[in-house]
Amino acid sequence: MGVTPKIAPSMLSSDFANLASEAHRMLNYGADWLHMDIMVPIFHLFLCRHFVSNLTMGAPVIESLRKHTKAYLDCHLMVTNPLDYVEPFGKAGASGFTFHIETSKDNWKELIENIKSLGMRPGVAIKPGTSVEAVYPLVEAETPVEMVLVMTVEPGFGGQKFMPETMDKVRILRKKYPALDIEVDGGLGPSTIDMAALAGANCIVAGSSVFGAPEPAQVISLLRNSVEKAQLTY
Ligand SMILES: O=C(CO)[C@@H](O)[C@H](O)COP(=O)(O)O
Repeated sequence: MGVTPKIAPSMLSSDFANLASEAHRMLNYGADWLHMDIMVPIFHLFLCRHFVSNLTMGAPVIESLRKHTKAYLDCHLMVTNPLDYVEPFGKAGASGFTFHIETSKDNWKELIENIKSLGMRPGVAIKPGTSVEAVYPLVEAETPVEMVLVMTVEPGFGGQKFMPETMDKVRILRKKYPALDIEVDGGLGPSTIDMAALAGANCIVAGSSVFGAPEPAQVISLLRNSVEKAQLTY
């Protein structure tokens, strides 16, 4: 197995008024990445709705945080027009740029090229209702995505219940792509991590279970141990 565990606390659950110190706190507790949820509720004509109904942070926040840390900023774009955000996020210092296939069926090649040209790592995310086949062309492209993010809740808010039925997608992806970074996001914590780890996820986003814990370092370490242990079985 070439993929290493990456534990990424979701900063959506942090105290936004103290973002830099929250980031340092998580890194000191053992986090590998910082997961940044970018949500902008812009109406999408083709989807006939907002992609999410929440509003979180934009490139200026990434730029500010970048001045305080060299950490990997794992940016998950829950927006209807990700192409508009590539340049601002690249310039702001984002490390990874993950867009949703649901919003990018027609321009994913251009997106991946642009993301890479700005020095970021491209990833693609899929909502619980989207079939896994939708991402195969992006993983197998000449210029491929380097991570698939399988959403384990409906995008929009932290603190939701993990959807175990999404694990089939993780299992299929891990079997098909042994060296691919597979991220899971939503409802991950001590009671759900084994399901995701055994299915083959190696990048774990966790918000409320980490920030809400009396000992966040213990939760981060438990998440990592679960992934490492599961990797011995496949
Ligand atoms: O992208 C999202 C929600 O859309 C996530 O990153 C959540 O922020 C994860 O939070 P928890 O479910 O772990 O509380």
